[in-house]
Amino acid sequence: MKHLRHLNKYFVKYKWKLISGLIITIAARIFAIYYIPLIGNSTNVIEGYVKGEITDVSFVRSELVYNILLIIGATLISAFLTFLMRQTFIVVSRHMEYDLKNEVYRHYQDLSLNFYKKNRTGDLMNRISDDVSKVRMYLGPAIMYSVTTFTSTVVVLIYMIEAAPELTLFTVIPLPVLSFAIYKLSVAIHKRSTVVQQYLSRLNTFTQESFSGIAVIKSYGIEPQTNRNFTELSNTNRDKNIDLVKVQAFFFPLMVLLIGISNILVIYIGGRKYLNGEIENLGVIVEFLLYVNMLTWPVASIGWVTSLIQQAEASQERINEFLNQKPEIKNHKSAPDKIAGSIAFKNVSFTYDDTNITALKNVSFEVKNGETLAIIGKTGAGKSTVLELIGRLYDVDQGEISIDGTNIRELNLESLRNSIGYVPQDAFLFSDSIRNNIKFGKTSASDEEIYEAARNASVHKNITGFSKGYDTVLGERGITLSGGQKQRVSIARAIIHNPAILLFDDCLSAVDTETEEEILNNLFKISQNKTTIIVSHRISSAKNADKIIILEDGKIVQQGAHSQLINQEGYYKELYAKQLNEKEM
Ligand SMILES: Nc1ncnc2c1ncn2[C@@H]1O[C@H](COP(=O)(O)OP(=O)(O)OP(=O)(O)O)[C@@H](O)[C@H]1O
Repeated sequence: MKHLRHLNKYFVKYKWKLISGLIITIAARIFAIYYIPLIGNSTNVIEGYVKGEITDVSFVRSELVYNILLIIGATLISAFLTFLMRQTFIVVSRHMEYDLKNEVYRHYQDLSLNFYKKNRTGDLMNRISDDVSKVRMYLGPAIMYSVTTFTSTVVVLIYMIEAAPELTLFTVIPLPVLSFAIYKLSVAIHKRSTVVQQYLSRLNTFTQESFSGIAVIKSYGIEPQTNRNFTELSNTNRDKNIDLVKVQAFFFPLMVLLIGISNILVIYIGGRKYLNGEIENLGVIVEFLLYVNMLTWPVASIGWVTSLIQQAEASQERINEFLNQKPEIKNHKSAPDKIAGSIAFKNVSFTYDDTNITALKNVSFEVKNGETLAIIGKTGAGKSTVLELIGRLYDVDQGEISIDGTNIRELNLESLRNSIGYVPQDAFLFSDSIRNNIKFGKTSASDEEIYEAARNASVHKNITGFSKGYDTVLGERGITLSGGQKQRVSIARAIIHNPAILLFDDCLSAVDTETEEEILNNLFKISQNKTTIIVSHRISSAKNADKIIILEDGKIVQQGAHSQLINQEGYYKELYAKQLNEKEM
């Protein structure tokens, strides 16, 4: 139970609701059991009349009517209280589930990129959905049934012992066996349903991927192969489900069998005692039959609840594993900073944890406020890494990055990130309207600001060309837009909040050279007093920069202005010649 201790704070938070649930449950169980002695009493009255001990038929009638009215009253009250009990426990568990989900989600948001690299998205999703649902079964049903079981058992046993102590002993003997058997069965069911769950999630991943990659599947004509793979996966899935159903099928027969044994014991032992005169009235046997049946479900639920708690413990352990991870990127300063934007790298080296690839080796450069720097280099040279390090998506291993002369680790993290407009290489757009995707960069932006940003990113005309304009909703990953349009919407998103630093990671690669020229001209205008870093594979994006650096295998191999670099032997000159040729062709 040590992992479930994490949830105690929620029990404290909702303590009054839980305490009222407890009182309601106890009352509900007392009223639920109340009818049994009344049935016993009614049987005794009839028995007395049959035996001739009671001769007044109107007394029998009035006694029965009185009992029936009490039974109806008690049952109605018990039903109402049971309704309130569920309303309290289950509703509280839903609140706790909501709180826990929010806690996990907020924690996920605080964790650094490295965490997301090390863990699969499916795993993150499972912990926040499946695992939290399993924990809710402990917070709600498990606690509710434990209280019900405890109350019912105590009340029923008190009644039973009062009526016939010895008979009580014999009739409750099979109940612990029932509880243990149900526990074993629940564990077996859980094991198999975990396997079913795993296969189901494989099937879901496969189906989802084949829909997302349908264009590749169709163009390679591999539909028959995909169909075969799907059939194979679904066959295994079906077999695992059948395995599960086989075990589940034992559940009710087992309960019926053990209730049957208890009933036989009541009739056999109770009957003998009645015949021997040890039990005075037939009503006791009738009461016992009802008591035993009433005890069966609570006793069976002990086994079920135990297995629920075990599952919740395992799930909470998985959730805690993530909750205990500390964000690697820490904010060391609470007061906000005003950032002008001069950036300096001093002997910066950086190795990615997961791949152990040293992406940057002893890199030093400076870009002053208002200047533009272009970074050129072959693929994998470390260009994107430079941009990621400026925004502290990762912290450097060696050396120092400073902005306005202060090490970026000493700057307020929020101020640092707010002062950057970053356009990543793989522009990601949310499944929302274009307007909201751009507004993401500045939630308070007016329509005019949105249009202005889109104009500067040369995408306004495209957007107004859509029938729903800025309200066009983008599909998953913005599939309704072309690659170049996506890039430009994400440029608009980056520039809308007028940041001091603009970082563009190869974000003009999917636009034609004319549009590239247009965007660069606009950017030149809006970035007069901003620091801009443009990562590119094209000379056209770099040539107007104040400074250009060439990265090769994580090291700066050349730097200077366009006019200098085209006259120096090296990658830049070669690329320039090649791209000039392409243009002429
Ligand atoms: N998140 C990551 N985890 C592990 N290794 C990474 C990660 N990102 C990049 N790398 C590795 O670091 C090296 C530099 O990558 P980077 O993305 O900075 O190169 P790049 O110059 O931007 O390349 P491209 O022009 O193809 O975008 C590469 O060898 C890459 O495999």
